[in-house]
Amino acid sequence: MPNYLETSGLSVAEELYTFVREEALPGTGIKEQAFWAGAAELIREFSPRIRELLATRDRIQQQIDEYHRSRGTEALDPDEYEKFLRSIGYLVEEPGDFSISTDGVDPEIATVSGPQLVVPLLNARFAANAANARWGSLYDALYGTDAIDQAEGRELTSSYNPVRGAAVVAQGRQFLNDHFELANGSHADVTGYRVSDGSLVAETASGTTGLAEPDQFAGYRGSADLPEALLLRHHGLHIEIQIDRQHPIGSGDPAGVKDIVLESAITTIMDLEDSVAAVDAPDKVAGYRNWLQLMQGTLTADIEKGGQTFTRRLNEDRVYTAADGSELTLPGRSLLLIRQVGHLMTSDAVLDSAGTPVPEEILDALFTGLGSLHDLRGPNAGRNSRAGSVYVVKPKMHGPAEVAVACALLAGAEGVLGLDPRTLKIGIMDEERRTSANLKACIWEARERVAFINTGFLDRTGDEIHTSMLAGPMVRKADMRNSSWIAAYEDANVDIGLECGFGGRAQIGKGMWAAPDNMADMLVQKVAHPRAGADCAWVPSPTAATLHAIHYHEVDVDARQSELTGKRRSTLRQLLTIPVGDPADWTDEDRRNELDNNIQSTLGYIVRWVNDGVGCSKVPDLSGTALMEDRATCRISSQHVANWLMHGIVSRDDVEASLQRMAAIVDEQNSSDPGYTPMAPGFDTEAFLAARELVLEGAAQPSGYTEPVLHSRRALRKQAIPDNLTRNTL
Ligand SMILES: CC(=O)SCCNC(=O)CCNC(=O)[C@H](O)C(C)(C)COP(=O)(O)OP(=O)(O)OC[C@H]1O[C@@H](n2cnc3c(N)ncnc32)[C@H](O)[C@@H]1OP(=O)(O)O
Ligand SMILES: O=CC(=O)O
Ligand SMILES: [Mg+2]
Repeated sequence: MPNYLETSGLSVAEELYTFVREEALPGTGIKEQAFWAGAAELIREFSPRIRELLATRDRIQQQIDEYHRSRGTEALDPDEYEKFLRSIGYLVEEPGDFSISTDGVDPEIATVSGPQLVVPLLNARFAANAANARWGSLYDALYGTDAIDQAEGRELTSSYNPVRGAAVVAQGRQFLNDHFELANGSHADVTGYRVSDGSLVAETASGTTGLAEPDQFAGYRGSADLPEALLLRHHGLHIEIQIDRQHPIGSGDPAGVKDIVLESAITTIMDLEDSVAAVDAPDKVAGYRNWLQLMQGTLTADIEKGGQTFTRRLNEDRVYTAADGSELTLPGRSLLLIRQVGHLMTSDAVLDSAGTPVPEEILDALFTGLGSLHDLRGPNAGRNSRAGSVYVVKPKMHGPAEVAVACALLAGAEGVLGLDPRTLKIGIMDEERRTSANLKACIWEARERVAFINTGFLDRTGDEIHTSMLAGPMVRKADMRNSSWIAAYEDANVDIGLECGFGGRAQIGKGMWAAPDNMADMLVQKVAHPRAGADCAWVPSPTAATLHAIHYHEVDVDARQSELTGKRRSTLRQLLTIPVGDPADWTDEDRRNELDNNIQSTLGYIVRWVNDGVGCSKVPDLSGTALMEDRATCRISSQHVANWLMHGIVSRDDVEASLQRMAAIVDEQNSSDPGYTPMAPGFDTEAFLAARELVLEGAAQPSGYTEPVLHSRRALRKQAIPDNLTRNTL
């Protein structure tokens, strides 16, 4: 139990109380007592409202379960099913046409299309790196990943491989030719770049030339005759051609080009939700502190790498001479959003007057809001949001009533923090089925402050399984992406967003690339996101952000959105089509493979979550492909096992046997980690028991969420280890 201090009828964990008093409040102009009195009022008002929402979730789920139970194996009549969903309030009336009126939105959200990075906020090293990922080296991203294959001498070797380097340079020149074409000839033939009369001049063997579209030239650094960097712009995104004839790469390049740097992570979500393990007051304070320091611009991380130590700091803005000779400053950092927790969880970091842990989302709204004040006011204001807004990403909401309460809570937090109404913007994660099915009504509830909608297809898949748990056995996990509901969902999200006036005002986003090492595949596949009309799509790393940025040069998202506006490409009927499979299609081997795959990823993720407090991990699957696993992917895997178990596709014995087999494999995968606690042969660690509980009791988890089990097992593990070590924060 934390040590609590009493204030305004609340019991506040000492770490949190001290953090607020000594770090967060100073400089905001808010008096401590007024702050805690406001917090107490907000908790009094919103705790019952949130509990009511959760009770409605339970009631609706029970009615859906009963509906499927009573039908047995009878085929579902879509009309009757839809009528039933309306009768229980799962579906609500769609509002008439309207446009959102959100204002004070930064261009990175309103008008610029580009990659959106996500990062676990408890990890300061990663968080600082993510904030700095606004600009990324194309040469590094190509050289260091499978974006360039390893054939024909191009292997990634321990020392620099010039053959691989040449392939990188060739691809870089191709990128320039594709998107920054010269009036004559190729960038590959350029022997020198300079600036003359506010225009880019390229020297080639056959004479001088310039850009085919001269307006793409935006500025330069250094002198006009010998620029250090040329700044170009296309589709609202900047790139730098960096020139240094003394540099190891630049010295061998005819034009002295040492790198091409791309504006990459235009926005970044600092995540307090599914990629972190934050189970108590110290964990929560670690996240709030990192957010505060990001807003103050002071976050640092001491790093040891390759035998060297250095301190990572947040980048400064980038200053250029514009084409017209004036000074031009561009942001050096990604625009940061903050993902808070959803309505489900409570936190004992604060107890209400009855001694009950309070809804964690109230704490997130208050304490990240407090951190944001340092960006909104004072001498350093505007280092994050130049428009004076805070971007809250709100996950896991089920339908419009839940969105309405989330918006009311933000309005309440604005009151406590003395902010202008609607300073706190909301991003609605469209990742629960009841939200997808009522998306327009959800947006209506948030119409004055909504800054994004986004398809979180991973949670959405988990909810697809859980909501219809009793309808029958679901198709295999890999087949989910070919189901009709998911295509309908992805299309409807874009179409409804455009219909509600998101174009030029708010983001329409798409989901995560969950294979962090498979950049070649990503380069081929993820262009589908801007082609689908998305302003942004999630990437797991800065490198992925740089490579995904290429897609926004390839696709003109504004033009694509214009083509799509005014259409609905899918129907509610398609969205509500339940992805049940036919057991006759699955051999014994299919069943075993599916089970092993889901259990292995569940165990591989949970073992680091529970033992080490690592909320997002790269876990190799059974074929050795490294996959990003977080709570949403774990929700899918555990719910899938629970569903097949419920419908007898696999037996309880099969599940128990798979748990033990896969635990040994996961132990082996982690064997090089000296701090690792194996699960086999005892099968009694908190981590193993958490995974076992999640799959065997999966049907009973609220909405199939993994949080309750993970939190309680992690808390037990923390009690059992003396130093409460959390490797995620190292
Ligand atoms: C369904 C959902 O909700 S998706 C949203 C939640 N998911 C996420 O947020 C994914 C975020 N990504 C990550 O956490 C990580 O990239 C992982 C866990 C997938 C892989 O992590 P690792 O195995 O440590 O990555 P890897 O060893 O390849 O790279 C580590 C380096 O990349 C950097 N890096 C990796 N991911 C990120 C990131 N998201 N932001 C910033 N830097 C990052 C690290 O800072 C580190 O560089 P450094 O040594 O200079 O500090
Ligand atoms: O949060 C994202 C998701 O896919 O879930
Ligand atoms: Mg999610």
